[in-house]
Amino acid sequence: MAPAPDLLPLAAARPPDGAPPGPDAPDDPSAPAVRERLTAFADASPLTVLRRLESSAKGLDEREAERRLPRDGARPLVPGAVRRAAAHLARLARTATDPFVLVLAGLSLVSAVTGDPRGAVLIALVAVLSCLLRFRQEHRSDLAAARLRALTTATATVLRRAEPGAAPAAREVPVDQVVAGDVVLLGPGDMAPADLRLLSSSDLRVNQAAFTGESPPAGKRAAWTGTGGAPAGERPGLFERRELCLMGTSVVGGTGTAVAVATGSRTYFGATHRDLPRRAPATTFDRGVRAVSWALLGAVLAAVPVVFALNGIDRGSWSHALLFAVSTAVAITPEMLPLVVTTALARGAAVLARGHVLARRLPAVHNLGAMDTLCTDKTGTLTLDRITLACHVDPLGDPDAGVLYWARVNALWSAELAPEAAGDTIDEALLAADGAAGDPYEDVRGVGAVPFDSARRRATVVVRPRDRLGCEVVVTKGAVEDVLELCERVRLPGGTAPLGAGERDRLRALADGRAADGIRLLAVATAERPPSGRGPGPADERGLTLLGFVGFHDEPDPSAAGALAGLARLGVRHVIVTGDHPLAARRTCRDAGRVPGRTVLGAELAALDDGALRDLVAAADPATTLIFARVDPRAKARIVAALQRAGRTVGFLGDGVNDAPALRAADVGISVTGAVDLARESADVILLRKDLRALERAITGGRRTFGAGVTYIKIAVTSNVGNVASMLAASALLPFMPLLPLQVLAQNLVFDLSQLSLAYDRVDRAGLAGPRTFDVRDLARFVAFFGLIGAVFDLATFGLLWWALQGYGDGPREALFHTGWFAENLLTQAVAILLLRGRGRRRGSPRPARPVVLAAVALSLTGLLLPFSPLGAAIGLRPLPAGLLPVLAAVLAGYALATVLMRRLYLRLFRRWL
Ligand SMILES: Nc1ncnc2c1ncn2[C@@H]1O[C@H](COP(=O)(O)OP(=O)(O)OP(=O)(O)O)[C@@H](O)[C@H]1O
Repeated sequence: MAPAPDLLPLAAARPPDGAPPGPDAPDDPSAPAVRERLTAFADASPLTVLRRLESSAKGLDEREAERRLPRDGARPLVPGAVRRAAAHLARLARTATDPFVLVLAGLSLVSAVTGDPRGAVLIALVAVLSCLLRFRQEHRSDLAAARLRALTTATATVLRRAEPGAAPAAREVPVDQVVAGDVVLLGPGDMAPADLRLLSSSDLRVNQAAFTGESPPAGKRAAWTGTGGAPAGERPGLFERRELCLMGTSVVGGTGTAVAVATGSRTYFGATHRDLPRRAPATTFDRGVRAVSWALLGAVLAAVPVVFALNGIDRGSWSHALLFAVSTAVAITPEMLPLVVTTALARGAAVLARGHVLARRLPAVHNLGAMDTLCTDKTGTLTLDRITLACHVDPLGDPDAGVLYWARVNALWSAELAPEAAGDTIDEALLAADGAAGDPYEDVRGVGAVPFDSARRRATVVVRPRDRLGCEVVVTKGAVEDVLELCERVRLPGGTAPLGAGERDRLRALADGRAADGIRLLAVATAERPPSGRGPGPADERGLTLLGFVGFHDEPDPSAAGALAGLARLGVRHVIVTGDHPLAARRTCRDAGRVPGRTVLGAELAALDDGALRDLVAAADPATTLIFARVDPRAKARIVAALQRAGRTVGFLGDGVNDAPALRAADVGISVTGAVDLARESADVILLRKDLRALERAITGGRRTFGAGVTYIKIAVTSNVGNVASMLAASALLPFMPLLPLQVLAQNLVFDLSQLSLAYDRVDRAGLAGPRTFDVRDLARFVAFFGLIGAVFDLATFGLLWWALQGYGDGPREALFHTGWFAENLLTQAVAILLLRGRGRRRGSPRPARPVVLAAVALSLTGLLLPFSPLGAAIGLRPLPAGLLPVLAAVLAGYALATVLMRRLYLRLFRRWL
């Protein structure tokens, strides 16, 4: 018999139309071409696909994989050099188009047009310097973040042979080492490392939401239907193809084996995304900064025409008036804001890394600081995840070896038939337990398995007993409530009996009692069926007979209580979100030293609409732990969204495949190094150890970073607004400008540079005590209070300078006035940095860090010494006569005293500081 056309050896002929492309096919990266190629792979039989790719079901040998790597490996979606250049350009464009930089550019232009080339060059230099500093800082932080990310790169399990004839072995390789032709093993939590054509599967369900937006998982299977199951002319879309798992999708449940047909830029993801980074949602801090930036730009727009008109009318020189108006605008804008924020974030991430916490996205550091609610699972977070068998009992609660035997049959054959799902701690505990009769490996032979997954909360295998011909046994074990639903009969000492409502209630009560004692009980049930030679389907899981229960211990984690108490001290509320029994969750909660609060079941949750769920979480008692039990993965994400709608900043700590949607939905998704790929890739922050205490330190680090940013903004805005108010007043009162535009600019620049030091400051203990928020109203209040003092003392300076300079001629008097105010401004700003940054030592504020003290000293020295330098002369400053120094000293002392007094008043009135 002639071989079927799709089994023809590769060399025999050119592929017929529509056949999948071979390994040397031209590499058209356009989306239609990629779609065409993938459709061809889906249409072909698995064997054809393997042959076209010159591979086999046993996978590639190592040498061949290595040979293919330069050609077929997951090349980055865009070549490295191009990508780097594009990233640099994008970063440069971002820094150069910052509104604050644009204001500087505008000022430079106005200076040039109004015949002040020196001013134009200097201002342009300031703009360029601000851009370059920020560019450099962002570049360094991006590099650091990339290095951290590299520590947690995703891996894939592939079948490889040491040499051509050798037996295949499963090997974990970094995703970018997967080549076309590699046979990939898929299990729950894995991400598709390439575009894959399935070769075999067992109840495989894949999340394609990243592409289709549909959250229910799509079923996938290897079975070849030749046309994809669709009538001719109606070809199904790529995501409807059951034979394909595309890169970027992830396995939610079941297992599979697949061959990689395209990697990197040749994948569908590569063709459609072309290196577009996902825009992260704005953090609380970002939103606050944005609000402040808009408010300041609004102030600029309002102040500029007033200053322009006042100066123009008063002094008749409109070009000078324009220059002065624009420099007033510069005086308001905190142009170093983006730089300070990035510096503080980079420093925050470095501090976190020292505490074994990796921030995969820099802004997540801010969100850690703002987080006020932490959701955790139970197993492995509040418990040690060292599960041991505690009991095996019949439906009456008496010890029974038969139950353990069937539970072990289920565990062993789940692992044997679906090796990708192996490693389940419950199954491992069963297999390690003593005291079971019989050997499930010898007595029965596995036919098929649907391994455990969190959504179904059960695992089922079909086995054929070796000593009984003509019969297969379906064995299900899982959560008691779920398995009871599937049972029709119960095995009692006298034989089996129908499972009535009363008996069901009694069995549930038995499970509740054990759960309340901290034992996790699983029900075990079986059914016999005539041999079919196929794996279990949903129909096989009905009409089961309950054999009894197996119970497990999971020791509470002794460190959890201390860590949770620490989180409570930090003002972070705790929520447990678990797939386990509600009473077990309450017991674990108590073991961890927390008071269990309202406990909501998954079924109850499903009946609530989004508004009702938000009200429920909003009404929860903050002193207790809110518990959600028996929830499935999607419900976890709903809970996070409800908490966010209730105004909370939510952290979610999870490591399982079932945690991925919630990790993505949370403000800070937190995972651990040992977590499944999908969980790690979904998280913003990775704990190198699953230890809540590390999280406590990370939160404190986040708050420090947040605090540094807020401190900078408060001090900068206060000082700038105060200055502008006094400049407005001065331009109305004085016969000349209170400062030359260049001087305003120089002063602003020096002040801003000195404030970079705030990124390195120690933070007030009060600033660490609670979650950080960015309250714009609070900022406005602060600015009004302390900006006012600044303005009052500026006006006092004007008066005193005016009076002290009476004896000088018009020209020198003006220059000395400028110099006096310039010096006074920098001196008061140095004092402001030191006094406004914390509450003062007696109220628990730490001493300023050395960089802050040095910055304040440098600022003061610049104010006093710059007028003596050529640079000072270049911007119109003159050496100050010694007689003016006592005047300046008196104003400075008055300012410091007033600030201290106002600070006390402010604290008494508002009970909060920065
Ligand atoms: N290997 C397994 N076989 C059968 N049923 C299982 C298995 N593992 C867990 N279950 C059942 O499914 C339920 C949910 O498990 P899941 O792993 O989703 O959450 P969990 O481990 O109980 O809790 P957490 O979400 O806190 O980690 C368990 O409470 C148990 O009843």
